[in-house]
Amino acid sequence: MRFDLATLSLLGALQALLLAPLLLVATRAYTGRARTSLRIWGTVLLLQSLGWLLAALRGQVSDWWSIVLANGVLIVSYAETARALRLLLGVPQRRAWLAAIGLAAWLGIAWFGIVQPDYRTRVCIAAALVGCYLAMLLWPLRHALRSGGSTAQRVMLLVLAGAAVAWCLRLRELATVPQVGLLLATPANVVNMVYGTLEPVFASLGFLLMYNEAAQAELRRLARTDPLTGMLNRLALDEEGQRLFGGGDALAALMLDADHFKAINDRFGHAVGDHVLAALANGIAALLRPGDVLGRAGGEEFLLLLPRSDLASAIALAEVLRAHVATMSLELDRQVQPITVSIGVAVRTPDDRDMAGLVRRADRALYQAKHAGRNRVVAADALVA
Ligand SMILES: Nc1nc2c(ncn2[C@@H]2O[C@H](COP(=O)(O)OP(=O)(O)OP(=O)(O)O)[C@@H](O)[C@H]2O)c(=O)[nH]1
Repeated sequence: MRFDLATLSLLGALQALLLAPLLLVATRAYTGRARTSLRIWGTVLLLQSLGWLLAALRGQVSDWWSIVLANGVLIVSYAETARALRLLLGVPQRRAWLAAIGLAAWLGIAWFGIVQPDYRTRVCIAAALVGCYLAMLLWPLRHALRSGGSTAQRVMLLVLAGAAVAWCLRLRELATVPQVGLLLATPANVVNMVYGTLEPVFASLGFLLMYNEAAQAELRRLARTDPLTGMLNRLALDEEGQRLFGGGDALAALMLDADHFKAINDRFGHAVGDHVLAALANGIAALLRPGDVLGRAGGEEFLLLLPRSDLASAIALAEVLRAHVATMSLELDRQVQPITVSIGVAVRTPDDRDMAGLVRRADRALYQAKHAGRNRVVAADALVA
């Protein structure tokens, strides 16, 4: 079979050119980190198509175009690929590093392309550049895979591994074959060019899968977060509660409610009330252990779940929280405003069939605390303080 490498290169350019607008249009529907990374990826495809087009013209246009400019464009596209993936993986983008490595490689390629033409050295420089960028991607991906990575991340890992293998073949051939050149149809060049032609599709597929996962995770996080306090919302509390209850271990539920909160709203306005709720949530969260689950059950009411906690330690913590809130004294409208909470405590008993029963008893205890004068802790079925 005969391969015309310039034609393959043009096919790769065409594929990337067709894919780019599809991805760029798709970004309109999304927001946040995932959208930025998808936009970068669309730009990467445009740059790649330009780079491969210029490379395919090797010998027909000046070396300034087909070597210096083509490699410059491809280097920027590789750097942007690394940036888009690192952004999607939630690791620092390291733009300065990417730029420094890219610039050094481009200067080297330009020198050995124009001043002292040497194809072998240029390939070695390009391979070193690709190696550095791959390492900057494989490292966070490897980390992600270790901590239970996803199928999408495995697909991307495979695509990157393919690129590494193709470059290794090219380097090996460089050392063994006497006559070399970008568009000579040697086995390694063919593998490289075929891989380069298919890569926009495969890499974009892997990227889209990863993007989809990131977008789903972001949606799930938003659906479980209370926007005012940043704590878990009712839905997430229900899920966490069922998970903890299903575990079968000891479990305590604390229902906390701000006292006379309506008066704060009436006196200072709803916006100040919001600020008080957020401060209250943060003040409580600061005293919790890792593994304790705090969320906003609704309005000015918070639910705290304490895994592996017995009644005595749950009451002790509730008392610490109550006392801490009582000392918070927020400054509202340049006036010091005391704030207190009432807390109902209940622990799981053998009679509890589900989480709802446990929370109901904590709620009833809270009602007792309010009835007994507020700013106090009451355990289910027993007045404690
Ligand atoms: N600012 C603000 N206020 C809220 C929010 N959710 C509920 N509230 C207010 O919380 C107040 C709760 O009032 P009540 O149920 O009468 O309770 P309370 O005034 O705290 O009195 P006790 O609970 O009996 O001590 C109401 O004024 C609600 O409007 C919120 O997200 N932001």
